[in-house]
Amino acid sequence: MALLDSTTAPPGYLEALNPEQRAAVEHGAEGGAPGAPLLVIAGAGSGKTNTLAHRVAHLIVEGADPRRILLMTFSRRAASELSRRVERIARRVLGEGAGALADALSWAGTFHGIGARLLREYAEQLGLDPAFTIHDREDSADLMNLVRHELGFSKTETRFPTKGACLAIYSRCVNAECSVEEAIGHAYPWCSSWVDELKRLFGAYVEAKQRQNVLDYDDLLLYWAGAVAHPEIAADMGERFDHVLVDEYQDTNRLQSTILRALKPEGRGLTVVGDDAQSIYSFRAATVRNILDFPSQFSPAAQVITLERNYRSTQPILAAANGVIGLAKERFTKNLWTERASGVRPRLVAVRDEADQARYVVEQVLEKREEGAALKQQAVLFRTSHHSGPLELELTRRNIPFVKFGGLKFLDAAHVKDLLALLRFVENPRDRVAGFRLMQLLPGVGPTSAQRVLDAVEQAADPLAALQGAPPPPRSGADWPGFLGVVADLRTGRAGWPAEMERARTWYEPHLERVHEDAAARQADLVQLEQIAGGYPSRERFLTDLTLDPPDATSDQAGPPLKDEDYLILSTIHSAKGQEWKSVFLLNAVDGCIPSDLGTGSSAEVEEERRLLYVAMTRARDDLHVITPQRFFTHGQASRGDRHVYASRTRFIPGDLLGHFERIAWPAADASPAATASRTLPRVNLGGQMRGMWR
Ligand SMILES: Nc1ncnc2c1ncn2[C@@H]1O[C@H](COP(=O)(O)OP(=O)(O)OP(=O)(O)O)[C@@H](O)[C@H]1O
Repeated sequence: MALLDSTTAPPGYLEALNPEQRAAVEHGAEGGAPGAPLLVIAGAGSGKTNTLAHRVAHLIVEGADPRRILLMTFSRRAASELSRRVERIARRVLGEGAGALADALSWAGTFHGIGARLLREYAEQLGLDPAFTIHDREDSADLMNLVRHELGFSKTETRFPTKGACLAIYSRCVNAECSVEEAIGHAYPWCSSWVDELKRLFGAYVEAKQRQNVLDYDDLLLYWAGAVAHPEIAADMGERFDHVLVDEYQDTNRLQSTILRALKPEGRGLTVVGDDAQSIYSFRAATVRNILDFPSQFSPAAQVITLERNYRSTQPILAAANGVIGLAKERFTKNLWTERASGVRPRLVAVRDEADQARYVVEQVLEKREEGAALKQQAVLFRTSHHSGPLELELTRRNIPFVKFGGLKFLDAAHVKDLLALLRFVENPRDRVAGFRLMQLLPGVGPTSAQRVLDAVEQAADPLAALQGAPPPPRSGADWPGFLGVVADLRTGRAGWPAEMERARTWYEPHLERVHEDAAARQADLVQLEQIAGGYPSRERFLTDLTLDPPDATSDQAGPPLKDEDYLILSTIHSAKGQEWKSVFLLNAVDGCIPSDLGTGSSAEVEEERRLLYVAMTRARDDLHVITPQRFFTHGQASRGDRHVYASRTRFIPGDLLGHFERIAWPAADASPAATASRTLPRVNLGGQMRGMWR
């Protein structure tokens, strides 16, 4: 029964929506029962998140049971943001009781996170041990390497593909549902002479994972798809949910679409939302075909609602972004429009080099702060993490706080991985990569003795008893009983979660101090990890969520900024997805950076790079600066020394589009005597001169 009587109370909370948004919210929602399938094509800044939140809230208001709503987003952050918005909207209609309803929205998370939860719930039917642990990419590469070594492939005369390449090929086969030959042909042609060996390697890798009771990132989808390939299990899982809503559908892969179809074969209660113009994850085998083919998968076909009104950017910014995406080879969404008039065109700024680029950004950012825009409302975006290096230096020198998203992750730090390895090993003592890492922390324990212990553990029916009973490695001394002690303590769960984190940390700290010179700084990270752990109900949930979607902010040496402190945002374009800022600065808008010289192999790759530029430009609300440094330093051969290469403006902004921009050179020629001077002075190779002294 509907919680709100729609005949007496007009849904005022929907009034702020435009007609298309409202149609998407109300589609088949009557009485909260599942309706016909729906595809929402939502252009950049068209209120996708807003619309999705309203749809979920509306379903709940109409009477849908929030515990039976499955909501899958691209990141955990997006899922919790969406849940918060749903609660806010529902509260306006239902009052205080809405909090409990939105809390009951317990099936909101990433595709992989939800997969892990369901696999644990169905573990028994699927022949899985529910205590499985999850390997992140680095762990997977380590295990792949171990197996590669065991099979003797690392000793071959002609070079066998590296562990990274092996894992990438394996992952492509799994996610794109293709054969080894197809995966190689597509992206790794130099590996084509190794097909048979790769197949053997992948077989052995799968066996090793099973023996050790670990699943890797791809397995979560693969096992999930495998489970729902059985109609009874698919029906049982599908029936748990009345509504299944998927955000960022353009970035899902074939396995994900297979899973969805198995859960909801007729599409009832299924809503997917996305924008083909923002598809930027093909390197994870995401395919834009999922979104394009969605309507015709059902009979009758899914309804398609398109959101084309942009609420974010000013008209001139949108005109430039439309211009860029307008040159795409294939495109399905129409041009976006906005009512936000402005006389200010986006800037195309020519600077001499990356150092000037950094100075330009700092000057502008400070100027805007003077005018009242907080640092947090301004973002600097770049294609690849290392592009921000010179800017980070300049910001540090000028004492401007910043937080960087994308690139090195907090969890990649060795000491954080060490502590997590302990928790993972306690959770699943057969997890060899975790055990191997951990035992070698102990002085006197090397790979051979660690392997001997791990062999005994892996083969035993009771792995913990086997660990406790194994002969201690010869030179491990008192550290061995200390290690067994912490494993046993944590395993009993006596301290409880998250208090056991402290026990783990106190065990680890002496090792940290021995191994790392900068132990104090690293200790602070461990304390932070403990705080993060406090937000999770159990060790298992903490490990799963962190592995699948690690926090990705790293900040300058000052440590993570306090919440109320102001700081500038630095972000890769990939990590900027779904966000918006008042001012946006895009670094290195030159060929070789965007498109990245790694992304110009095929026409599909170039098209994806074009969409990346589009995503970057459409993050800006009022003010966009596209910066093109004219030359870059490269580290050349010893004999010739370092030199410059000259760069040209990105091919995605050809001459025809220049009219959309205000073009400026910075600093203005006459204002920079240094710049002028460097053009007239001869070039000197001081480096070569110095090296010459010793020849
Ligand atoms: N009906 C509306 N009326 C006024 N403003 C709106 C409306 N819908 C959305 N907005 C505003 O538009 C902006 C963009 O919304 P949102 O972040 O949901 O966009 P999005 O479609 O998810 O964007 P993208 O796909 O580019 O990440 C936000 O500032 C939001 O408040």
